[in-house]
Amino acid sequence: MNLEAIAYVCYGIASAITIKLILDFVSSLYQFPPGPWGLPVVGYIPWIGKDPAKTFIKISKKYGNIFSVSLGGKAFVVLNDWQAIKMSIMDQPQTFLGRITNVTTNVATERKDVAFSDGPIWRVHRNLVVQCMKSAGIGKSAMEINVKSALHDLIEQLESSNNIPIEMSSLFFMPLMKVVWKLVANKNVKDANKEISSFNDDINCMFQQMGPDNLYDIFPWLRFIPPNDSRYKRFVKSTQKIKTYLTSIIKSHENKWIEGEENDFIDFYLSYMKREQAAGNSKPPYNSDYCMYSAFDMFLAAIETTSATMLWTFLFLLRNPEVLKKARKEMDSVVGRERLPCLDDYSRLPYMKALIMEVHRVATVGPLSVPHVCTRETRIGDIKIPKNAACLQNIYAVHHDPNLWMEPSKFEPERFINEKNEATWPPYLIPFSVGPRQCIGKSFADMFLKIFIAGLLHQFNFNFSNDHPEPNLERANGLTTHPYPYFLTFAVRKY
Ligand code: HEM
Repeated sequence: MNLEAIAYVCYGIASAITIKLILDFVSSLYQFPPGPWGLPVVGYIPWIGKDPAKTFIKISKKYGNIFSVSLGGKAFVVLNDWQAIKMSIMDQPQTFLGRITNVTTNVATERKDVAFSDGPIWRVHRNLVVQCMKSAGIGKSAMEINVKSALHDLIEQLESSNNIPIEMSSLFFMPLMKVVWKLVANKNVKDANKEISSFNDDINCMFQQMGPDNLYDIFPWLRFIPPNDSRYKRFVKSTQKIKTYLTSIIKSHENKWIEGEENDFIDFYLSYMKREQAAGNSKPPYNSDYCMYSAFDMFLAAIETTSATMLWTFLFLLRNPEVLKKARKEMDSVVGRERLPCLDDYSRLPYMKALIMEVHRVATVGPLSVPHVCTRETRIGDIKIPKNAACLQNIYAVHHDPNLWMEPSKFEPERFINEKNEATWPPYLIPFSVGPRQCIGKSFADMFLKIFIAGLLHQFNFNFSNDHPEPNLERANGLTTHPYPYFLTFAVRKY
């Protein structure tokens, strides 16, 4: 083919894509709830800003709390307040169960995990994974022992830091990895391949890539554009690295597996799998690929979210010294100075409990949750939602809604304490989302946060480093939201 012919073909393809995008855009205007106009092809992307959840709050002032917004050629319905979320995801639990298919979720998990699959496979798979997590010890005293052991290691590390400023963003990676790895593969991180410590960068890379405004999902052809170290290519490399490692671990578990001697998540998964296979069912999710992707979910979902919550906690405490003082006073009077706090203490630590709830509320590390797809045409109140519409829950908006919270921008754990001095969790505090697809790692995160926050407050005074700029509370967004990197110094508490 000569150059002219190639140019015509390219021109034809580009025109066809543009026309399709314009038609999708126009048809979405009629089927979806009203929302702001965007441009053809790119939609509202030029105005989405660095913090889409906050932009959506502004849009809701004009269009109400259920509106749509086009990101690239795809329209999303935004559920911007508690009523909208309740009337959809909670009150119509069978309707909003789908997940979107896009480039990054396909590359990451091929939709063979729990978080990004849907339909009957998701249902069976989610039950299986929850069962395996419970059997492997999630929420049980064995896990508390593992969390405490990871805390001890971190305390030792900080004790020897001699007031040298510590860059916080990777501080909780290893402790979390130790707990996850023990649960998933019954391995101590020290014994594991060094490769594991490099997973931090890979997990970060994946999360930054997976926000709703990710350009590779909006314009999939971008992934074919050089350079070789484009964000997309780094994303593929990172996912591949973790998957290859997990596949080898599962293989070695399979080789050693003995019925009745299950020690970890992978063992329990293999046992279920082998039982089903023996009964003639080798369909998904009963094969080792699905086992690998469930383990992959735990790496992906547990570490970044829980670490971000820890990072916000320290930032909020330093910005609100009166809260830190109250929390310490309560802890010292209940626990004393002779031993570390434990999970049981929390029945007498209402302020500490409320403090963690307030971190979940103000930080909201999963501000737009994971998109849900509506599996049939429906209504939320009198607003029509078309079949296959992707819906974003604006959890950040719920957590900062002045109709639900007095002075929402204030960091004030007292708002959760009732007249009997008990910490109470209101139904519209939803950091883990709600409904049948809500987070399956809540009790893991809860245990880790309680033990680590209490333990570190109990053992250390900490402060911003004089040698580095003081951080502000600006939010860095991907699929999760975390603070920008900051440095702290730690000194052992003497009193
Ligand atoms: C502070 C920590 C965490 C937060 C704030 C959080 C938040 C969330 C949110 C908002 C969702 C989306 C739910 C939805 O689609 O409606 C989710 C899903 C999920 N989370 Fe978490 N999460 C945390 C920790 C964890 C941990 C520790 C694990 C695993 C051990 C985990 C595993 C998952 C999985 C597998 C899903 C997908 C559930 C499904 O699609 O059925 N998460 N999480």
